[in-house]
Amino acid sequence: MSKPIAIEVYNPNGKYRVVSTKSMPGTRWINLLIEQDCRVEICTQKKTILSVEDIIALIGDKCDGVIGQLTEDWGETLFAALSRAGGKAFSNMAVGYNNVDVNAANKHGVAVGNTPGVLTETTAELAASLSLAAARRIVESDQFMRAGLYDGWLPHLFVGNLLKGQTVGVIGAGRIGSAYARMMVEGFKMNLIYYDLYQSTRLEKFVTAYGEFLKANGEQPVTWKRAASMDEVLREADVISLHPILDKTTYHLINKESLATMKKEAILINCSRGPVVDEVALVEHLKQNPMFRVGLDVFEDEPYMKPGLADMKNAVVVPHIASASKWTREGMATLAALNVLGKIKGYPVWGDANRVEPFLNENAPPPAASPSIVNAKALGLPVSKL
Ligand SMILES: NC(=O)C1=CN([C@@H]2O[C@H](COP(=O)(O)OP(=O)(O)OC[C@H]3O[C@@H](n4cnc5c(N)ncnc54)[C@H](O)[C@@H]3O)[C@@H](O)[C@H]2O)C=CC1
Ligand SMILES: O=C(O)C(=O)CO
Repeated sequence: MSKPIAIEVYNPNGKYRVVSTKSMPGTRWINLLIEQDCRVEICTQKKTILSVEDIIALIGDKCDGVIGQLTEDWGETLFAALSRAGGKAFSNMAVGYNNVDVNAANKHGVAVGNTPGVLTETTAELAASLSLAAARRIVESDQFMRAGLYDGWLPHLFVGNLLKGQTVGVIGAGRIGSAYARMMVEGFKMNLIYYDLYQSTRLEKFVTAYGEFLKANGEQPVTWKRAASMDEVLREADVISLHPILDKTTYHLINKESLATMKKEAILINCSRGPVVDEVALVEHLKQNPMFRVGLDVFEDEPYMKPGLADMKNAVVVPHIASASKWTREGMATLAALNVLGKIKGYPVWGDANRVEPFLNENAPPPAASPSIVNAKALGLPVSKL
């Protein structure tokens, strides 16, 4: 028999059993579940990534809903186990849900939630931080100081790239990509080129208005361009940031050929998902082009890096922390809990997953709805009128 998994229980007599595979920041999410008669069980096992077997043990014989993590493999086996236990709701504590087989969830009638919006600015800020760190060689300089190597100012010491007046390229100008673009355009007066399957009218209007403001004040206006192809972005941009979802169309979007298209001194940022970049090809490109720099929050074989990456001075690497601000992580936990609660209580699905603010207001009860269910249509779930 497999060993029991360590858990912490809140409101043991609650009618609905909700399991969270990890402890999550804040207490609001726990309180919201308890107030609605849920028994909340939080896995406290000291193991970063739970296996499918671990999660099956957590689900047990009776489970109404699960809040899970992006590191877990939510496919046929887990949705079948949840459905057998009477469960009808699962939510990722993440906006990305490439770890979830939504077709399997549909087959078992399980609603799949995600947490859009609450992490948009926080993630974009990390992409901007990596852009600056790479452009101005901040990590290399920090290591140099700590190694006691600084013996005086020099004209050539850690010379990097000026962002002002250069072109920022965004691939995937959705919520996060657009927020990042605005930060780089407004903060550093960069021109924008973007590629997305859809037009980002709001972003275009923003850059136009800011350009007019600069011009009216006697400054060089910023410009925008929607590229007809990704290659156009790669050829023209000085800093390129990746923000698409991960699916079949974006797997290895950046590979040997696309890297060769980019400027020799370009900066590449990835805060989307690791497999969007062919990391082996990237390591080789970094070796061959010492002036090319990258900032990576995500990795192809997370938590591992491909051989050679850790040795590259022209790479800044951080451990998937783009959404790691206190406000955002507490908000993600709240949205994930409310997704599960909404389905358990038979509430409708919120009508606009881009406008989740009413669920995040700590001074008012949240709307009686699930904030974001990605398979609402497939399951025929009712949608709430805003
Ligand atoms: N590193 C981290 O901690 C975080 C990573 N993420 C990742 O960022 C992704 C994007 O999040 P949001 O901006 O909220 O999603 P979103 O859905 O608003 O934006 C994604 C954009 O990618 C575009 N897209 C899809 N396929 C494309 C293709 N083949 N080529 C170009 N563009 C394409 C879509 O049209 C959409 O505009 C998430 O799916 C997640 O994987 C999100 C939050 C934190
Ligand atoms: O939300 C996501 O998709 C993440 O990667 C974690 O912030």
